[in-house]
Amino acid sequence: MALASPVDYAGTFTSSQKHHSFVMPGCNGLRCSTIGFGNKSRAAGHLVVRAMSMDRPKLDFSNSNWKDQFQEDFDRRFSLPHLTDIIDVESRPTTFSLKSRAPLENVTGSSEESWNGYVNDDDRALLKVIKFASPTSAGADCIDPDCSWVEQWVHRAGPRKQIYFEPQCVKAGIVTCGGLCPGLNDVIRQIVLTLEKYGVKNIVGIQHGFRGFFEDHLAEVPLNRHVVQNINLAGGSFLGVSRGGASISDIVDSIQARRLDMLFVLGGNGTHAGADAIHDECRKRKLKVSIIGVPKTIDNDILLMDKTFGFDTAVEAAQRAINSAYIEAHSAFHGIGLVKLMGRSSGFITMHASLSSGQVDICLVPEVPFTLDGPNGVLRHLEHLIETKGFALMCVAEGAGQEYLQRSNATDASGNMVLGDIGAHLQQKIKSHFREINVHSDVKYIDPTYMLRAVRANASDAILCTVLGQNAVHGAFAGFSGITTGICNTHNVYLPIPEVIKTPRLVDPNSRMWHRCLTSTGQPDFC
Ligand SMILES: Nc1ncnc2c1ncn2[C@@H]1O[C@H](COP(=O)(O)OP(=O)(O)O)[C@@H](O)[C@H]1O
Ligand SMILES: O=P(O)(O)OC[C@H]1O[C@](O)(COP(=O)(O)O)[C@@H](O)[C@@H]1O
Ligand SMILES: [Mg+2]
Repeated sequence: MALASPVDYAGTFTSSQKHHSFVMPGCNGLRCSTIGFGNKSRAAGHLVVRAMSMDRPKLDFSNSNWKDQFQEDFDRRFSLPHLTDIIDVESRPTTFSLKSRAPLENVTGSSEESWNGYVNDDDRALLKVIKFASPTSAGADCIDPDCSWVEQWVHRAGPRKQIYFEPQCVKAGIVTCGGLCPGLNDVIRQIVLTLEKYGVKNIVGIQHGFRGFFEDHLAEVPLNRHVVQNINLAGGSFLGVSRGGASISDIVDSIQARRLDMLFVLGGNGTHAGADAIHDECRKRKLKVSIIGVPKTIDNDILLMDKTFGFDTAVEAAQRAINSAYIEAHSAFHGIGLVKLMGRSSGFITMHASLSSGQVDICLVPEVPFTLDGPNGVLRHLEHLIETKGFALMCVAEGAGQEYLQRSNATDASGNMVLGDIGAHLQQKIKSHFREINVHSDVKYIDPTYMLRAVRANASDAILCTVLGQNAVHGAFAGFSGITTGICNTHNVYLPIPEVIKTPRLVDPNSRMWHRCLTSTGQPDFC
């Protein structure tokens, strides 16, 4: 079977690499988002998947070599850009040592040689760890119709024995972009501490995201161990954040003028697109500058990673709002608690916060379509909950149900779509519905928005930030650029930026986690 053009495979067949939408006939023709490998369509009870990869070679699964072809392409895509790809640069023994009495510059002795504190350049971690027996297994993520096992190895993060910069001569910059996220200060702090451990003396913060590169009144902030010592005790960003204002060529001019050798860019998918463009421009100009991303987003919408820092904290912060809504709804006569949580295109916060709370009856996320009216709609189910339990609790992601709202086509300074307020819309719909059917209801709407992300990182996020901040510095000294660092299957890895921002990472409606959420809420299919 040669794949000269898109080819249909029977079965449920997903890959987290591609996001697309399809029309579900049972859902009033609503556009339904999902994660998949190409175009999907649902027909007569079975799912047909159309494999149409734009950035992958067309694989002929009848050819016994298809795995080699796949792996060759995978290795190419996941190889890490290195400074030596474009310029001649010599490495030197690292100055990073955890052995305080033996600076490695002078080390040739056998005991140091055998110390296993460094990561070998050839160390790899597995990106996928489940062998699915069938494309119909829950959450199956298969390459071929037989779900063959194909090893997908990515580069392990951590300090290398050889480094590509003279630490005493390095000037390193740190910038935080996009919206706030718990843990930004923890990452800034760890980057500074680790740079100092290598021997870097010149570390600066760029204020208010990419704007700090070209707005004259935003001066560089000198950073050192003393300046950052306590910044992790508060939320926000010590350096300030901003959206918009990215002219790549101006930024690279500014990097050159400031004589930066390393730039650590903390941000989400938009920021990473910017960081990758900066890396490309530096390569074009043959600059010896290492651009390293650290993924920041409470939405958890970066591909391939177990989670991004700040996400856990946001889920935890959401519990106060959900619990208050629960108390209000439970105490009122026919109370309906409604909580709207952040999540522009991904419903992870809403799904996890609902699961964590255990009290939520209805969880609505952008990835799973729902109808409001009709016998299978959300409103009918609310009636049922009021009849049977006497109250109900709903949790909705801000990006859910946008098709019910007037589109403004407005965008924020970064080009992100400005969303309609699904929470306010649901509140009105629920009120008028119960009025129409002559049943009393008492709707309490809570929108905790910025309270989720202005808090300081919780303990588990603080550890994640520590690991990511340190690995970002190790990646720069190892000579990589255009990479980001994350946690995959509990292992810490480096990934080329383009691979993690191809699309936003989405809740997979076929995943076990979404199924668990449905089990916990007991909600029906609202289509
Ligand atoms: N495709 C892109 N190319 C270059 N820069 C971008 C791109 N998208 C966003 N940016 C810049 O990245 C910064 C942060 O983007 P934004 O979408 O607001 O937040 P996040 O990084 O959290 O997704 C902004 O300064 C924005 O101008
Ligand atoms: O009001 P702001 O600052 O634009 O932020 C709102 C957005 O920030 C987020 O929490 C995270 O977005 P980013 O990852 O792009 O910062 C979204 O869920 C939300 O839509
Ligand atoms: Mg974003």
